[in-house]
Amino acid sequence: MSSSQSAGRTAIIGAGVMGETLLSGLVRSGRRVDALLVGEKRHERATELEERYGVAVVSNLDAATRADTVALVVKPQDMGEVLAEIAPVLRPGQLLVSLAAGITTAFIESHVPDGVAVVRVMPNTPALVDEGMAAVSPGSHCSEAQLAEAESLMASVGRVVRIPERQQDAVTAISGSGPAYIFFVVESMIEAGVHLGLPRSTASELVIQTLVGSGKMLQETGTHPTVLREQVTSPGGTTASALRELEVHKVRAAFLAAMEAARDRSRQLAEGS
Ligand SMILES: NC(=O)C1=CN([C@@H]2O[C@H](COP(=O)(O)OP(=O)(O)OC[C@H]3O[C@@H](n4cnc5c(N)ncnc54)[C@H](OP(=O)(O)O)[C@@H]3O)[C@@H](O)[C@H]2O)C=CC1
Ligand SMILES: O=C(O)[C@@H]1CCC=N1
Repeated sequence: MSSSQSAGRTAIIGAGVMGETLLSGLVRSGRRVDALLVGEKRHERATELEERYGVAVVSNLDAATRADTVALVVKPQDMGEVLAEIAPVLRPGQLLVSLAAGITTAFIESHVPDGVAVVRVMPNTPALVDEGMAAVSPGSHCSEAQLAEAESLMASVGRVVRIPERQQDAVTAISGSGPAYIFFVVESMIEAGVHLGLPRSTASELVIQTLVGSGKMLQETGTHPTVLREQVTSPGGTTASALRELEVHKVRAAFLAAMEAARDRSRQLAEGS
C-alpha cells in the first residue's frame, strides 16, 4: 500500500488482534509514529506495544483528548463503556472510526457530543499482510474529508469500499468473518490430505498454494467462479465425483446458513447481547 500521511494525530483504542493489525499497517505504510497513540490500560500489553512499534501508549482519556481521529477497536460489548469514558473529552470536529461488528453509527452518535463525526468500518484480518478488505459507511454528520480520512486509514492495509450502513451486517458476515471460513476450508482439506496418506507438510503446501493460485486466478482473470470451477471439472472425472459429494452434504446450503447466522449475530451485537 502506498504511504499515507494523515493531517493530524490518530489514536487506536483497543489494541487486540484487529487494533494491533491496524497499528502495524499504519506504521508499515509510513505514518509517523509520533502521530499515533494507543489507548491501553494493561501495563504489560502497553510495554509490549511500545517496544514493538515505538508508539506512545496512554490512557483512553489521553488518547481521545490528543487525537483528531480515534479508531475504536474494542469488542462491541465494551463499546458503551469506552464511549462513556471518552465522551467528556471529545469535541466537535473530531472523527471516531469504529471497527466493531454490529455497532451502528447512530449508537455511537447518541453517546458522544454533537459535532463529533462517526464512520463505521468492517475490516478483516488479511490487513495484517496489506491484503485487507474494508467497507466504510459514514454516520449522519460526517464530511467528505472525514470519510476520506477513514478510508485512508483503512487503505493503508488493503482495499476499501463505501457501502450504505444497512449493508454492514451482511458485509460483516461475508468479508469480516470471511477469512475464518477460508481457514476452515484449508484446515479441512489438509486433514483430508492426511487421511489420504499424504505427509502433513506436503498436504499443507499443496492446499495453501492451491488457495493462493485460485485466488490469483479469480482476481487476475476476472472470470466468473462458476466458469473456473467448470474448467477444472473434466467430464466423468475426479472433480465431478468430489463436487457431487459436496452437494450431497449440502455444503452450499451450509455456507448460506452460516453467513445468515453471522449476519444475525451482528444485528444482535447492535442490541448489546
Ligand atoms: N478479529 C477480527 O477478525 C475482526 C474484528 N473486528 C472488530 O474488532 C473489534 C476487536 O476485535 P478483536 O481485535 O478480535 O478482539 P480482541 O479481544 O483481540 O481486542 C479487543 C481489545 O480491546 C481491549 N479493551 C477492552 N476494553 C478496553 C477499554 N475499556 N479500553 C481500551 N481497550 C480495551 C482489550 O484489552 P484486554 O484484552 O486487556 O481486555 C483487547 O486488547 C471488535 O469490535 C470486532 O468486532 C472487526 C472485523 C474483524
Ligand atoms: O467474530 C467477530 O465478531 C469479529 C467480527 C468479524 C470478524 N470477527
